[in-house]
Amino acid sequence: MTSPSAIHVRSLEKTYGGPSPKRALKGIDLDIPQGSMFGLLGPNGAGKSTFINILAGLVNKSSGEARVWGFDLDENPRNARASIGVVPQELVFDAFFTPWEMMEVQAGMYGVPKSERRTEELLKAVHLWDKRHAYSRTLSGGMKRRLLVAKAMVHTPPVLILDEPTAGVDIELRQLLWTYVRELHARGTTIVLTTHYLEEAEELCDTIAIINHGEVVCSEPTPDLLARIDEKEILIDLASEISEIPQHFNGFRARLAGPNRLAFQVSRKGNDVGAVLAALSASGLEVRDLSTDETDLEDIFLQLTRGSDADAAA
Ligand SMILES: Nc1ncnc2c1ncn2[C@@H]1O[C@H](COP(=O)(O)OP(=O)(O)OP(=O)(O)O)[C@@H](O)[C@H]1O
Repeated sequence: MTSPSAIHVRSLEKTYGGPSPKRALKGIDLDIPQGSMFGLLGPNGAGKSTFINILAGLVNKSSGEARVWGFDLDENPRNARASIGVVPQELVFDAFFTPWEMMEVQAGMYGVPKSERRTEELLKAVHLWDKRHAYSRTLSGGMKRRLLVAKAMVHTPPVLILDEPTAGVDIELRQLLWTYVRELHARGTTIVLTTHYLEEAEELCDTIAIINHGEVVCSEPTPDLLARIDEKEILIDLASEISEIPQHFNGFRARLAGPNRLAFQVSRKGNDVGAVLAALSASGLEVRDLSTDETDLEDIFLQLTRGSDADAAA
C-alpha cells in the first residue's frame, strides 16, 4: 500500500534496554508530507536521533508502525531503506578512503549499476570535485559534512534526512549546504532536518514538528505554528524621558523598557493595537519612533515545551 506521506508513523515506541531502561520515544504519531521541507525540533535528548535512526534501519523500534514512502519498515525493510538517505550527526569516515572511493562503495552497497552512478554530478554539486582523490582525513569538517550529503544521495532517495547538519559549522558553509539542499528540494526531494537552530527551521522549513521527552508536542505548517502565539510587543520611543508609566495607560500591559521607552504587550486579535495608539495620542506624549517585536519560534518552543519540562522535573 502506498501512503501520501513521505514518512508515516503511528504509536512509535523505543525503549533502550540496559540496567536503567530509557523510554526514548513514547508512542509517536507523525506524518511528513511528500515534497515538504520538514523541521524536527527538540532539545538535547528529546528523541530526534532515535526517530531518525529507526527510519534509517540503524535502531530497532520497540513497537508501533513506521512507513517510509509507503513501505512498511517490518514488511518491506529493503524498499523502506532504499527510499531514504540519511546524513548522520557524527562525521565518521574511513580516513584512507577518498571522496570518489566512498561514493562508489556506497553506490555499490545500494546496488546502483555503474551506468547509473552519479558520483561526478554529486561531488560537483557539493563543491568537492577537485578533492575527489584526497584522503578523507585531509578534508575540513565542512567538506566532510558536504561529502556526507552527497553520499546520502547516491541511490537518489526520495527522502533525505539531515541530522543536525549545521552543528559546529560556520556560516559560509551553512549557506553552501542550504543552497544545495534547497536545490534538491526544488527538484522534488522531501527534506527532513533536525536542528537546534530555531531560526534556521523557521527560515527553511514549511512544516515543523516539535519533539520533547519522546513525545511530539506539535506538528503543523510553520505559519500556523507562528500564528498560535498571537502576542507581540509594541515599543514606543519617546522624545523625552519619563520616570513612571503615565496613568493614561492604566489597564494596559505596559512597562518602562528604558528612560525613553514604553513597551506594550498586545494581542494581534481584537483592538489592542488601536487602543494603545489612542491612549498614546490622548497622553500628549511626543513619540519619536515606534517598532514591534514579533513572536519567533523560540518563544513558541519555550511555551509549548515548558509544561512537559515541568512534568519531567516533577
Ligand atoms: N543507545 C542508547 N542506549 C541507551 N539510551 C539511549 C541510547 N541512545 C539514546 N539514548 C537516550 O534516549 C534519549 C533520546 O536520545 P536521542 O539521541 O534520540 O535524542 P536527540 O533528540 O537526538 O538528542 P540530541 O539533540 O542530543 O542528539 C536520551 O535520553 C538518550 O540518552
